[in-house]
Amino acid sequence: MKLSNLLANIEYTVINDGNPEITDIIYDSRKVTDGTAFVCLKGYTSDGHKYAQSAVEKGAAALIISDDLSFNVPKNVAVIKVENTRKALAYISAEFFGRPAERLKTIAITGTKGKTTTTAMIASILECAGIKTGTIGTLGILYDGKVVKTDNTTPESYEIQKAMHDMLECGCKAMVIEASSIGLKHYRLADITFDVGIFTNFSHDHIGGVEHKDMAEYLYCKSLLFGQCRHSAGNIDDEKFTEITKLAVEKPVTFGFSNKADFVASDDHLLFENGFIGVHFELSGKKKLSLDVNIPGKFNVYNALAAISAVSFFDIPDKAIVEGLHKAKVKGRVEPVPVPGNYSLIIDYAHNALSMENVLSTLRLYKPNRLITMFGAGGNRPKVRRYEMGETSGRLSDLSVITEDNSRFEDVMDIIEDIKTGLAKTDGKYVVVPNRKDAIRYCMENAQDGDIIVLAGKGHEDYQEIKGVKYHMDERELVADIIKEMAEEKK
Ligand SMILES: CC(=O)N[C@H]1[C@@H](OP(=O)(O)OP(=O)(O)OC[C@H]2O[C@@H](n3ccc(=O)[nH]c3=O)[C@H](O)[C@@H]2O)O[C@H](CO)[C@@H](O)[C@@H]1O[C@H](C)C(=O)N[C@@H](C)C(=O)N[C@H](CCC(=O)O)C(=O)O
Ligand SMILES: Nc1ncnc2c1ncn2[C@@H]1O[C@H](COP(=O)(O)OP(=O)(O)OP(=O)(O)O)[C@@H](O)[C@H]1O
Repeated sequence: MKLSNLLANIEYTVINDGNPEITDIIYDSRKVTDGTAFVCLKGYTSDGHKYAQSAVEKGAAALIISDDLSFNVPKNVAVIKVENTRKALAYISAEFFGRPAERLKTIAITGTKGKTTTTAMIASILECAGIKTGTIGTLGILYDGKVVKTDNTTPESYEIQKAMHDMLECGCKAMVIEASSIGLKHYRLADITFDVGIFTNFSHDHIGGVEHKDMAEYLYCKSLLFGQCRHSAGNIDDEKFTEITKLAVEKPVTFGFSNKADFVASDDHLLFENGFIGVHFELSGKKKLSLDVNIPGKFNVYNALAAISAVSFFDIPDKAIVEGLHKAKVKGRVEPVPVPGNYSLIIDYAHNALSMENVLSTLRLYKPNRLITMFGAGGNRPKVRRYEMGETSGRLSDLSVITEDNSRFEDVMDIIEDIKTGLAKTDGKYVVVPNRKDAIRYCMENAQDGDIIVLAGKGHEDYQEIKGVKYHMDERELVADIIKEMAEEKK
């Protein structure tokens, strides 16, 4: 694409004239190839302007800058000066990829908690309505069965625009994205008008260091989303609702337990039946439905309300809402895995004491026959983490099954001994089964009716790291293999 076309929607000054054909847009000099446009971003640890000369040497056809350069740029390299290069990156990336957001239904979610879960719920509902959907967030870029890993919850604008372009190529009709406050602050979502913006909730987080200077800035950055959405919806029970949605271009749709909300939840209760662990509630207001949500924890009523509000702007049948929430799951986070017995098996990413405490105490509320936690701990990481995990599982589980995790360069049995040291502070029962597949099998063979078994630590990961090598290991596949093996042995 010609440089002039990329610049269609931004204000700029020409420093070096020229209108080269641009093969790609790059913001890391190490990735520059012939004919690319190099955008100099001023970062936290470095400044892209310092690498502009190296980019030219590698064949960049154009430089996008905000500061003057300290070397003589060859005449055949176009130089364009803008006020803010991060913002310019968003605008030129949108042009480069053919403005993909305009050809998708787009939903962005902001809030301190619930972004990932609500994203998954919306995608599940849209998929049940036959709308192929891609998502972007903490779990990476997910579409068409693919997972593209990203460095950020809200990736850089170039990655977002490319992802939407690739989603369209695969037949996606909708895209749901987690809009982090930092992403909004750094223009990663600039030049996108979303169909819907969603606000989940607001609490203390992301203050200090390279994040926000204070709560006011954190709140302001979240509020920016609503100035770039056609429609919006928010949690009316949250005291910051009005302030955060103040830039909304039309009156936001509201959700919550309050009778004032457009979508009202009531009669919520935990649901643990035939292996289904979730939450039930009645929906009233703009829609009347009786709903079972497949993700444990009462706060998921709010996430489900957020998802229902988001899809209310499209023509989605109630059946898809009911079905979508009934089968919604977030990969690796309290993710249920189907098993033949009358017990529940859950895969969760919890790999430190705090996340283990959160997931186990949420599951204890379901009053299982026994709560069984299988876990290990990472090698070459602080030992205190192992003691704490041992202690937490010992305190909250009826049985701990201690096994291996990413042992890296340490001996598995040494790590297990450290976990046992922490566990010994409690009177929790435990067994040691060093091989992870054997440990899963132990849990499944010994499961009793009404048990909840948590396979903690790996979550969405599909590998195990031992002595510098990442071996393929997906717990979903291991469970499926064990089910087959157990069925064969029964014959
Ligand atoms: C603090 C922060 O936000 N940093 C983000 C920022 O990196 P940076 O500006 O610090 O990069 P830098 O290292 O200073 O480099 C500046 C520029 O020089 C370039 N460079 C550098 C070296 C070189 O040899 N050549 C070269 O061209 C770099 O490619 C870059 O363009 O821009 C990068 C590209 O967009 C981001 O990946 C990176 O996020 C880092 C990984 C990060 O941890 N960010 C956190 C704070 C964050 O964004 N979090 C939010 C919220 C998460 C949540 O909700 O929990 C998120 O959305 O992820
Ligand atoms: N609506 C909610 N209200 C309060 N807590 C919630 C809510 N939704 C999820 N949580 C809690 O926050 C944790 C993270 O949820 P989720 O990943 O959906 O949020 P997130 O906004 O994407 O968070 P992060 O940015 O930390 O990844 C959950 O495990 C749960 O403990």
